Amino acid sequence: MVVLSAEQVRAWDRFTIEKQPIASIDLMEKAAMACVQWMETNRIVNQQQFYIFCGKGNNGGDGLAIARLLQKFNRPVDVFIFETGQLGSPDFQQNLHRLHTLPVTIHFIQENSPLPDIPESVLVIDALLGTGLNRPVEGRMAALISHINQYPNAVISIDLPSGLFADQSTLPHPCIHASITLSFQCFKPALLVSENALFFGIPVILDIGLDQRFLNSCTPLYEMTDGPLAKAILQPRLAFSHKGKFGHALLLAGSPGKMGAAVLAAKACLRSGAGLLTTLVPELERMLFPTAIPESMSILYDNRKPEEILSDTSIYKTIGIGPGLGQQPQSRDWLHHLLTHFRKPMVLDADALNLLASDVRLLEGIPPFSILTPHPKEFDRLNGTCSNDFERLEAALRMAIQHQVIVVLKGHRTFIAMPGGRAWFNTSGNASMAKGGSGDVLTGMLTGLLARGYAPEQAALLGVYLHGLAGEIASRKLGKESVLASDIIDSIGPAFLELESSN
Ligand SMILES: NC(=O)C1=CN([C@@H]2O[C@H](COP(=O)(O)OP(=O)(O)OC[C@H]3O[C@@H](n4cnc5c(N)ncnc54)[C@H](OP(=O)(O)O)[C@@H]3O)[C@@H](O)[C@H]2O)[C@@H](O)CC1
Ligand SMILES: Nc1ncnc2c1ncn2[C@@H]1O[C@H](COP(=O)(O)OP(=O)(O)O)[C@@H](O)[C@H]1O
Ligand SMILES: [K+]
Repeated sequence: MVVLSAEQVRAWDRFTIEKQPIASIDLMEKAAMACVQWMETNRIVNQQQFYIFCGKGNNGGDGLAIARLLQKFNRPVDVFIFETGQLGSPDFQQNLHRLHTLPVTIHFIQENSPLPDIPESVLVIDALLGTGLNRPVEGRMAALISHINQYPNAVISIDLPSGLFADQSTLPHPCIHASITLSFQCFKPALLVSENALFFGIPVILDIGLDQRFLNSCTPLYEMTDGPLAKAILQPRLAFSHKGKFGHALLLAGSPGKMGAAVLAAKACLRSGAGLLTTLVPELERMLFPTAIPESMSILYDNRKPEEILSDTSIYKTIGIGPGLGQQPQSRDWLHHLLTHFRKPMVLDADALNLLASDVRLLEGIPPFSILTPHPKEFDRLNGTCSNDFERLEAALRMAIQHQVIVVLKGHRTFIAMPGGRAWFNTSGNASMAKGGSGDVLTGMLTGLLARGYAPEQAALLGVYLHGLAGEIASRKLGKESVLASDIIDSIGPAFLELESSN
C-alpha cells in the first residue's frame, strides 16, 4: 500500500484519464458512486436528511454527484454551494447541470448571506475542498468551517476534511472536524499523523479504480505495512534446527524498581524466536529475575567496570538496550562499553536513547542498521524539538539516512524510516497498547527477531507489525481497556499463527 502526496494523487488521476482512457467526469462519477456505495453498505443512507456543502472545484463536483446519487434513497438532500463569484471547474458545472432537474434544494452561500442552521437530524457531507487546497483557509470559508464544526452533527468528509493539507502541517489553521473521511484510492500523509486525528476522524480508503500501472513509475512518498508484507518476511523454523541456529541475544534492561521492563523485554525476545537469551541483571535483583523468567540466563553486574564483567561480546548475535535501564552513570558506562565493543546491529530504546541524547557523539558509534525505537518525546530529545508531526517524520528519515540506522518512531501509526530513504507507516495495533510496558515488549521482540536471524529492515517491519497484531489479538479477548503488556506477550504466539495462516 502506498502513501502519496497531493501532487502524486493528481498525477495518478491524470495518468488514469489519459491511459485507460476515461473522461474526467466519469472518474468523478466513479468516486461519487464509491462514496454512496460505502454509505449504503454502512447504512448511512438511512439517515433522515443530508446537507452537502460544496466548493466550486472538483471536490465540490464530487459533492454534487453524491447529491444526485442519493436521490434513489428518497431522503431530502440540500446542497449548499460556497459562492466565489467565479465559474466552477468544468466537472463541477456539468454535475450542477445534471442536478437541476432533480428535487434537490440548492442554496448559494454568498459573501453576506447568513450561514445555515443545521438541524439535529441532518448528516453533513463536506465537499468544500479536497486535494486542490493551495493556501490555508481564511475569511468567509474559515467562518463556514467553524460554523459547521460548532454543531454536534456527524460529518462525512469527501477525500479530505476541507482545509486539511494532504502532505504538510495544517496547524493552526481551520479545518473541518470530520467523523469519517472517505478518501480516494490511497492514504495521504495527513491521514496518518496524530496531530490531525480530530480533523479526519475515522479514515476510510475507497478504491475508485485509478490505473495501477501508474505505480510502476512513481516513487511513493511513503509505504504502509500490511499482513501480506509481514507474511512474506516470515521464515520457517526448520525441523533439524537447534537453539544455536536461532541466535544468542544479550539484553541490558531494568534497574532497581524497574526490573519489570527487563522481564517484559526478555519474555518478548524469547517469544519472538531467539534461541538463547542472556540478560545483564543488577546484583541487587539477582533473586527476582531468574524466578520471573527462568528461560533467560543472567550475568550479574555491580559497580565494577563493564569490561571486568563482560569482556567478550562476540558470542552474541545482537543486543537490546534500554527499557527501564535508568540514566545513572553505571548505565552510561555500560552503554558506552557495548557501543564501543559490539559492531553488529542492535536495538536501542528508552533510556539508551535518553543517554544518547545527552551525548550525541555516541550516535556516531551506533553499529550500522541498528534499530532505534523512540516515542515522539524521546525522538525530540535525540533530534531537537520538532514543531509538528510532519517535521518529525522528515527528521526521522534524515536521521535514518545520516546515521545508517532504522528509526522506529512509535505511535498509533508507527513510522519506520530506513537508511536507504524508504519509510513505512504500520497499520496494525490499537489503543489497548497505550499502557506502560508495550514499548518494552516491542524492544524485546525486535531483539528476538534480530537474534533469530532476520535482517534488520525485515526485523523492523515484521516486528512492528507483529507487535501491533499481538495487541489486537489481546484486545479481542480482553477489550481495549484491560490489555496489559504481558497480554501482548501472550499473544505473540497467536500473532505468528494468525499471520502464517492468513491469505
Ligand atoms: N479527475 C479528478 O482529478 C478527480 C478528482 N476528484 C476530486 O477532485 C478533488 C480535487 O479537485 P480540485 O483539484 O479541483 O481541487 P479542490 O479540492 O476542489 O479545490 C480547488 C478549489 O478550491 C479553491 N481553493 C484552494 N484553496 C482554497 C482555500 N484555502 N480557500 C478557499 N478556496 C480555496 C481553488 O480556487 P482558487 O481560489 O485557488 O482559484 C479551487 O477552486 C479531489 O480532492 C477529489 O475530491 C475525484 O472526483 C476523482 C477524480
Ligand atoms: N493508540 C495506539 N495504537 C497503536 N499502537 C499503540 C497505541 N498506543 C501505543 N501503541 C504502541 O505501544 C508502544 C508504546 O511504547 P512506549 O511509548 O515506548 O511506551 P512504554 O515503553 O512506556 O510502554 C509502541 O510500540 C506504540 O506503537
Ligand atoms: K472535503
